[in-house]
Amino acid sequence: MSQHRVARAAVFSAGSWGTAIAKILADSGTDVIAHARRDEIADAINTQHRNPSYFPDIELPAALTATTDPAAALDGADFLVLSIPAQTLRTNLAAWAPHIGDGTVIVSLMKGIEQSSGQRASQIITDVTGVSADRVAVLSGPNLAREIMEGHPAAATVACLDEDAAHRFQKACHTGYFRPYTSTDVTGCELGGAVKNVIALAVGIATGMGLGNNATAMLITRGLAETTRLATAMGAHPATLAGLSGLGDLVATCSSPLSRNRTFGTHLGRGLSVEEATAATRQTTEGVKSAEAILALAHAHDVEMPITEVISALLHEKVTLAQAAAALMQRPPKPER
Ligand SMILES: NC(=O)C1=CN([C@@H]2O[C@H](COP(=O)(O)OP(=O)(O)OC[C@H]3O[C@@H](n4cnc5c(N)ncnc54)[C@H](O)[C@@H]3O)[C@@H](O)[C@H]2O)C=CC1
Ligand SMILES: O=C(CO)COP(=O)(O)O
Repeated sequence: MSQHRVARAAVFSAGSWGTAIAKILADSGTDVIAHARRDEIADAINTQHRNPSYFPDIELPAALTATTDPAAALDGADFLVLSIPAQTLRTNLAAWAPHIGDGTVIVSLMKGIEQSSGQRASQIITDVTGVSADRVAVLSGPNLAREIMEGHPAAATVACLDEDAAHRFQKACHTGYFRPYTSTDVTGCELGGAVKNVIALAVGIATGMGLGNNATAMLITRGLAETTRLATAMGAHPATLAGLSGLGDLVATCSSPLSRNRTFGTHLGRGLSVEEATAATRQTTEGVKSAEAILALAHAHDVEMPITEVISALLHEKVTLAQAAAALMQRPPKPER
């Protein structure tokens, strides 16, 4: 890519985070096109500068356009930004892959682990497309989409094995309200994002049960400990888990009623069944789909993840709320690490 040409990005798809990153990229001066699945969403973005399904109240930049044609979206793209449910990535990407250019950097925004393989999104991307790992980046951090759409400040980490590619995407999405940092720790960045969703389910459950702020702080802190144990066992740098994509995202997600994972947990904590909580949830809730796969990674790497274990059991309705709380509190006493 020439240093002087405006970068071009294709964002797949126009859900909550996809729409928000498309706005960020457009506001940063990047030439951006969103791929929507539905004609009416693409039409509304092109003609009314709105996404009626996700942010009907917020005007989008006039420079942001949309299409339902993947080939048109990917034509000449420097960046393919992927923001769809992690469990659907493999199938969708296989269909889009023939349109991806040789030099396109693929950026994952997804915070989930594939149930069937235990793979992170970046691994699925290299698997499906055959691109080298240094052409795959991850953007992750405390980035509740609605806050960003409203123009509130936020920061995130862009991780890529190729630092130059990370810098190019950093430049493409840096605005007055969005501050990206770079990293080369793709594994740490992705695991921080995926596991925090499971911890947010736990915090939501505790909130729904009315267990208080001490319980919330305990779950966040011990949740970070088990996330760090898993991530470092899988090759991540511990500092990544203390950064924006680790602690930062954990705190934002566990604190905010905007989080779908925390909200799902709150429903469970108030006594809804998993089926009822699922019916009450319209948007992607990655922790529900990823908890078991994360636990399988923990077992494979011989790492203890008691919170993830209890949440996975609760999601399979193998334990009651009271049994789940007791299982965490009555574990054998141990040193803090
Ligand atoms: N919403 C947020 O604040 C943030 C979300 N994320 C992550 O971004 C990813 C996407 O989440 P959201 O945009 O929030 O979800 P969403 O539910 O708002 O949007 C999902 C998007 O994927 C599309 N989609 C749904 N099912 C599909 C399928 N089977 N095939 C193809 N496309 C499909 C939808 O049409 C929509 O465009 C998730 O991994 C999430 O963890 C990351 C940071 C912030
Ligand atoms: O990842 C997020 C914020 O960084 C969004 O969290 P939820 O998917 O729980 O809404």
